[in-house]
Amino acid sequence: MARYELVKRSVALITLTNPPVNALSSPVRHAIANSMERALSDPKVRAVVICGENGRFCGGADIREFAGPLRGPPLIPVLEAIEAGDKPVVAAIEGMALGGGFELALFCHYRIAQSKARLGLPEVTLGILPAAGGTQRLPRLIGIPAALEMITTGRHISAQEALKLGIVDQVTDQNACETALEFALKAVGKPLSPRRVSTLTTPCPPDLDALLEAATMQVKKKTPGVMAPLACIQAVRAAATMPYSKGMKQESELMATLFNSGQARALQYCFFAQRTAGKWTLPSGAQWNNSKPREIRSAAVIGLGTMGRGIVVSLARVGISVIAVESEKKLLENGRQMVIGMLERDAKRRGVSASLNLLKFTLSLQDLKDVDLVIEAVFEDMALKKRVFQELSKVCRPGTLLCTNTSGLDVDALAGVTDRPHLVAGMHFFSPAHVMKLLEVVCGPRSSSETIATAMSLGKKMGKVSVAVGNCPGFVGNRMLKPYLDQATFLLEEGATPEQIDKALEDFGFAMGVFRMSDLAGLDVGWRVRKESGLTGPDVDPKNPPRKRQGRRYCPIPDMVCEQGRFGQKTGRGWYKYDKPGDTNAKPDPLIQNLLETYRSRYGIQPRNISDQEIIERCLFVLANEGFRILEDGMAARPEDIDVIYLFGYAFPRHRGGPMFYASMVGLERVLERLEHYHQAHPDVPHLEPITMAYTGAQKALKSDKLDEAQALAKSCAGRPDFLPCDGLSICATHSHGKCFKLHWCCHLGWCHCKYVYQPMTNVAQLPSTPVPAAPSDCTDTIDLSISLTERFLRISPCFLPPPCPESPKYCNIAELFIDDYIVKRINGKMCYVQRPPIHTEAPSTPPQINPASLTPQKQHTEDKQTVEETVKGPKMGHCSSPSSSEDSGINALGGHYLESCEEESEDELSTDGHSSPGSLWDQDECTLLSPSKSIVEIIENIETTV
Ligand SMILES: CCCCCCC[C@H](O)CC(=O)SCCNC(=O)CCNC(=O)[C@H](O)C(C)(C)COP(=O)([O-])OP(=O)([O-])OC[C@H]1O[C@@H](n2cnc3c(N)ncnc32)[C@H](O)[C@@H]1OP(=O)([O-])[O-]
Repeated sequence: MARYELVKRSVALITLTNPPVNALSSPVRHAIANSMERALSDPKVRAVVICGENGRFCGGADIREFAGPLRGPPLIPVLEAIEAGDKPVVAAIEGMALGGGFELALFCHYRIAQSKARLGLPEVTLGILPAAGGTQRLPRLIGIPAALEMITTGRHISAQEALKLGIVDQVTDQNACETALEFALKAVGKPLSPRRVSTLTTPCPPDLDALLEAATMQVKKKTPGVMAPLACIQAVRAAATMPYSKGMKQESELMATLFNSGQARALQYCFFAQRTAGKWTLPSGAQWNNSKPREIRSAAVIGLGTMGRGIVVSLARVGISVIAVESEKKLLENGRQMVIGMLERDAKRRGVSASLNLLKFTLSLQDLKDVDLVIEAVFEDMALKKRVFQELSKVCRPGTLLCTNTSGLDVDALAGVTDRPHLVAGMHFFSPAHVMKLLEVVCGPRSSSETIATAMSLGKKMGKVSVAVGNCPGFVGNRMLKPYLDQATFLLEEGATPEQIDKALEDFGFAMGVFRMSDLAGLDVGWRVRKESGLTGPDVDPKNPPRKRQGRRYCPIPDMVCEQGRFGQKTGRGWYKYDKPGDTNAKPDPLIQNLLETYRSRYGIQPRNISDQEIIERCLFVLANEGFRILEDGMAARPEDIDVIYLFGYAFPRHRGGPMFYASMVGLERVLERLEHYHQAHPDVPHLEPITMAYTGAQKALKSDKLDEAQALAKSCAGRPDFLPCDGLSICATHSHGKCFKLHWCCHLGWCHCKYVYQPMTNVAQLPSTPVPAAPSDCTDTIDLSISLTERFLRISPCFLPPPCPESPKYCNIAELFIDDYIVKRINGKMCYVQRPPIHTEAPSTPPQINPASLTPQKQHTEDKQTVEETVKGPKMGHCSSPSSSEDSGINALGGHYLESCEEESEDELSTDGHSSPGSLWDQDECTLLSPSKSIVEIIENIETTV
């Protein structure tokens, strides 16, 4: 995992060897530690160079390791040994130094970068922060503003920018390793102290508070509801205001909070899902690694509308020559000018020259006879598309691939009119095609594996995230969109307003709610499609009952809006009103309110109050439900593919992971139960009928099934005498911010259901402690805590306070927030472990077993030096006898106490059998008892604005 060589007789060369990106996995950390020890102890070695094999320095911590228990040496002590050594260590950066890889370089005394290298701290995109000192070292090296920008955005910078900022000492066009070896020899004998970043003082701007406040506002606006960038700002503040060691502690605590959050899980899932999507597979068994793509040098695009123009630009800017075809001279000229303008602007932005020489514009399909691939992007009309494909079949040479950009028509029907159905596939771009990253590659039943491989590889070349999907109406993305949009309009009928629905979705994390988004996209397109399919307009059968089509519920409100000429932003009126056509500032429109009221009274609909929870559940569960149908129909290979489509094509909030991941986090059982509930209330909406796969098959299909595992275990534990119901107190990131509480079985397994998401919880043993109040003299091991536990959790960001002295009481009752039979145990010097004693017992007669060693001062000392990984994973608790403590289960299972928001429904969601635990206190809804006090709420609000 790392090679050690002595070169030039006096330089130790340590090469990381962990393909493909030399991630800092456990064996790599081991190897670095051993190699450094060897280098530092060998008198022949005068300097050290660290580089990465295959021209890649290091891609950071091994993200796959985050899912399991920590193995191998923690990273920070390994890196600290590099900085502390008395021989100069030079990082030779080729390819990339990202995340932990960049942090490794920051622990070296010098950094040399190859001119093509990229550097950055992308942790924030994974829902965490640079926790191997990155938040403390980078500000010391380059100052707060630049560090803040890099850390909160995760942006990769070039070697040249790194040099300008003072991150690297030299940039070379030659081999970085060779240059670093020379550099290292010259560094021998020079003082190392000034090169140790930890000893530097952070240059602190006078307006620090204003700067951080502005950064906070900016990230809140850009990524509302996302925790990691806010935590990054807090960590950077620590770099400016605290000594290095305290700042490192702060970084570690913030990491501990983020690390176990649902957001981090979701974002890390997105990282891998995106890569999994490229590994396509067809029902025939053909797949990405056994099918060879053709090389595409030339292409043609038919139709220069918005989509066609974007596709031309996407092809030309990656060096593919393109023939663009239109049917009329005026349209062709118009399209030509627009494409050239787009390419020129794009080239300017990227600092390259526009590849205009690759373009040809024509009115004749005859010019396409020699191209490698054609993408048809004409009007969404099957008859027209068929004519184009028939013509292409005659004109193009036999091997030319024929692709369609249809957004939902039958690709096989088009293949059927050609002489080469095996060479026909869908390439469904999203608008604007040169900007949007998603490409659905539609595999018809007759598409060959070579055709799919070629379309997928072309997508990748164009910088798209390509997902292979089956051939069904709407494919995957648009097929799922219909039930989602339907639910939104049904909710309007029932009493909601566009503003309310949009707000609920935006609070969930969507950048725009469904109605604002529709106004942006234009309402007329959907109206035309509905008219063409006979759902509205003169072709509707007059015998049709109102608000029904083909026996199903139909909401005509969108048609009524369009009938008034309200097509969205472009007409200055849609679901909202705008100051003028083209304006983007949506304002609620009383006319829409009137329209809704008139509509409801015409149909005798009694409007009701609709909760945000119902909006989220109906809109999003129905989305996932359709996703499961798609999986069952074989139109998508994996839930990850569906999620990637929604993340990149429909702006599903990334920190929620995508509709399928989100459903798995909520709990498929819960999703099923809610869908059943809504379907019973609306039996004429077939999309609400839960697909049984959502309950059974999905567990097979979803990789992220820990929750189901947790639920299953929780259920099996209920009532078992050997299961300690509350074997520890865990708390999730949301609840660490307060709200109010309800108990659930899932908490025993380290999962919390809150804000509609199951999140792994941080064991309180990993949370900061407050000092233990002095023990009353008449009580040896039990005291009342005067401070509420929740309040302590809310203070999650300050540093750990020093552990209490060993004489402090081991147990205490918490007076304020919790009902009186909770016990706080002291573990490793922290008052943090809660156990519920038997009913009517004030304190456990037999104290739970605590590893005595954990209470010794020595142990506390070691704890003091706890590394971030230890903090994150938490101490091992030998006493946890519940099945949940098994690491084999892969569950974050240090036991737990479940806390849930009062706003949510009170029934026990996890106990479908109706009894969560026999004689248990756990099935009570204790919201009233446990509602936070006003002062706590104030703290919550305070924290929510600062963390
Ligand atoms: C426990 C507490 C820890 C505390 C210490 C914290 C330390 C630190 O602050 C945290 C981190 O570093 S967080 C990390 C911060 N670092 C980042 O966020 C960087 C993440 N990585 C990237 O951005 C891109 O992969 C690169 C730009 C590195 C290469 O792009 P490219 O050339 O287009 O290649 P590609 O197609 O993208 O990947 C190829 C294969 O490599 C795989 N893989 C990649 N990185 C991995 C990793 N770190 N790990 C594992 N695997 C990783 C990838 O899945 C794929 O696998 P597959 O099985 O073949 O599918």
